[in-house]
Amino acid sequence: MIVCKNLTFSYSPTKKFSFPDIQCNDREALLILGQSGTGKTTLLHLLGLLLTPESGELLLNGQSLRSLSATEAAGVRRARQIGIIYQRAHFVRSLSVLDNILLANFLADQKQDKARAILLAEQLGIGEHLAKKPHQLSQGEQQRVSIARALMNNPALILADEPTASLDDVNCQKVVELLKQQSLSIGASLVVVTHDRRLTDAFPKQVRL
Ligand SMILES: Nc1ncnc2c1ncn2[C@@H]1O[C@H](COP(=O)(O)OP(=O)(O)OP(=O)(O)O)[C@@H](O)[C@H]1O
Repeated sequence: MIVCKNLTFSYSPTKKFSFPDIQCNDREALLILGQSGTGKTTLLHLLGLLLTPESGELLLNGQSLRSLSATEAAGVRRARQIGIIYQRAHFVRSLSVLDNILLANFLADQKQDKARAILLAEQLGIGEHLAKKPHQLSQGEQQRVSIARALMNNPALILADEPTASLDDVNCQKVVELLKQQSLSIGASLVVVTHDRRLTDAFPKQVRL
């Protein structure tokens, strides 16, 4: 379960954000909606410990994450607690799609679970691309690779930044179902930020920035 209360953040004295309070239980999905520039990615990066809040409270499964050092924050992410699907996918260019997905295990000091990587890739409709390099895939296919990678370690919290932005309606539906189904089966909280209106019906619990 992720909870945040009275969270504020500033990029500069003139660029300040006060975010609404959020609670997302285990096996629950929360959609954060907002126009471009309203701070959706900023909020997601605060939840993912990539940015440090100026004030407020942030709790993951009861543990306060508010004032962790950079090393402690990296430790929480590495301990498989947070899986992040970034708005722009980042890959190691020289590695295959399969090895990029398996990198999630390696970075978390986990045994490489090739069977899970293949299963996730198949569920996401990218099974046939595993031997290719990421740059040989379309934007939408790359987005699905980053989703597979974020789910590899069964995180307690799945954070997804515009996960359907490059996807057609069919793949948009597939990705939404897979994210929801994965959060249910691994007991994770799922937080999705988007301005994709196709997602509003699929996520009854919503917060608007
Ligand atoms: N590193 C930064 N330094 C200064 N300002 C920033 C930085 N990153 C983002 N901003 C500003 O903060 C605001 C919110 O950015 P953010 O990326 O969180 O918005 P968003 O709602 O995710 O937008 P989009 O839907 O376009 O991705 C924007 O006005 C942006 O210019």
